[in-house]
Amino acid sequence: MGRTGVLLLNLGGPEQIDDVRPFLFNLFSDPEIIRLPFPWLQKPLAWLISSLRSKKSQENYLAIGGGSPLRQVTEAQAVALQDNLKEKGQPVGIYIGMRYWHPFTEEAVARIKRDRIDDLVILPLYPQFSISTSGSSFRLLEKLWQEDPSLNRINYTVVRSWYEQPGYLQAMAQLIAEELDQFSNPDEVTIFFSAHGVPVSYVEEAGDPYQKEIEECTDLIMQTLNRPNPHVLAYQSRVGPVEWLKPYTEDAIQELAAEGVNNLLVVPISFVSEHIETLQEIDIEYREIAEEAGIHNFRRVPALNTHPVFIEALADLVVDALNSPKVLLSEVTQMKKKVKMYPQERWEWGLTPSAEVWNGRLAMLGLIALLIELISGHGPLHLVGLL
Ligand SMILES: C=CC1=C(C)c2cc3[nH]c(cc4nc(cc5[nH]c(cc1n2)c(C)c5CCC(=O)O)C(CCC(=O)O)=C4C)c(C)c3C=C
Ligand SMILES: [Fe+2]
Ligand SMILES: [Fe+2]
Repeated sequence: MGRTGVLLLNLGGPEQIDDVRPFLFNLFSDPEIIRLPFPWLQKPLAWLISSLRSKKSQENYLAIGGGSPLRQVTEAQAVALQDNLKEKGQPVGIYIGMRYWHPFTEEAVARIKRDRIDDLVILPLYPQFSISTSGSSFRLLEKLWQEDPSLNRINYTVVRSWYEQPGYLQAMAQLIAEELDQFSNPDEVTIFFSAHGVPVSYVEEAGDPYQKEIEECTDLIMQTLNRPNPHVLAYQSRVGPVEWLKPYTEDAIQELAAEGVNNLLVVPISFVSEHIETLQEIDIEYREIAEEAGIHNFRRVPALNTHPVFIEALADLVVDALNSPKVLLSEVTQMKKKVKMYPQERWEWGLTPSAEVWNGRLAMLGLIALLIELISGHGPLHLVGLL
């Protein structure tokens, strides 16, 4: 019998405060995160934005203890998943491949190769697919496979997204129910799903299925929960000057407060581990906004982390993937026809008026920001909220 492996894909996060700047540089160097018309502009702009954003970002990480818990949580998930699969009679080696920080995806693939893994399940720790998350990791893996033909001996399969998985929905519903029952009037609480946002252009121009998957996921969780509560969906963590998916979480909280809502349960929906955007953005920033707007009973559902029902769901996903027809990286990196900017090197220039505007805007932004901010120490990136 061959050796089986599971490659868990995740984003990664700075483990200490000095990691923040190089982490941000890695993140903004990714064309799936900032899509620029000219590849040569990517690294200078990544350097500029990471240098200028790092102070504010460091303050946020300091507010949660000086670093992201993402590596520790992901490692604990890996151990729990491995134990679960062993109990099911399916021993596997688990590998963690982070996109922007240690342990990097490249290191994980090198270990998979060294361990002579025969069958591999590639499982992103993002329930819903986005070009900017799972898509970015899949593209990196596709590149690694293209660069090293010896990897072709590995019989791999990819799990593209898994927001409909019943065990995952059960685990989410269970966590929400437990938190609802902490309120004195559980049925009157508004359930507020807060998903990580993406720029509108990802969905409307690049065909990112993320918004659709988030909406379906929210509905499925509400069906599984089977409670009478009203619910809303909003998008958090906007970065930069372009329009992101709406409503924005901060606006939606204020609107609900204006409508007289006083009991709010926030459910982070696009990520399965505690991270800066649950611990700092929701627990500190959004709580403050809510309280100032008059919402006095504000709670948040914890991230799934190593919740046993969730780990069981991941194990089921692995077993199902091993017993199903193989899904190749080339299948999950293909976006629908007429997608114009993905990947960067295959952009079709000026095909539509909006492409021209978008490309020109970003190029101008990068160059002008670079010049003005380098000379003056102040500039448009501050004004548009990048810094
Ligand atoms: C499904 C989840 C996520 C999506 C979609 C996503 C898109 C996205 N993110 C940025 C910019 C930043 N993301 C940052 C950190 C970060 N983002 C996610 C998840 C999603 N991002 C996670 C889990 C983390 C790491 C958190 C941690 O604990 O360290 C950051 C750095 C933090 C900060 O300075 O705010 C940035 C910047 C963009 C531009 C984007 C879509 C295009
Ligand atoms: Fe992000
Ligand atoms: Fe973010």
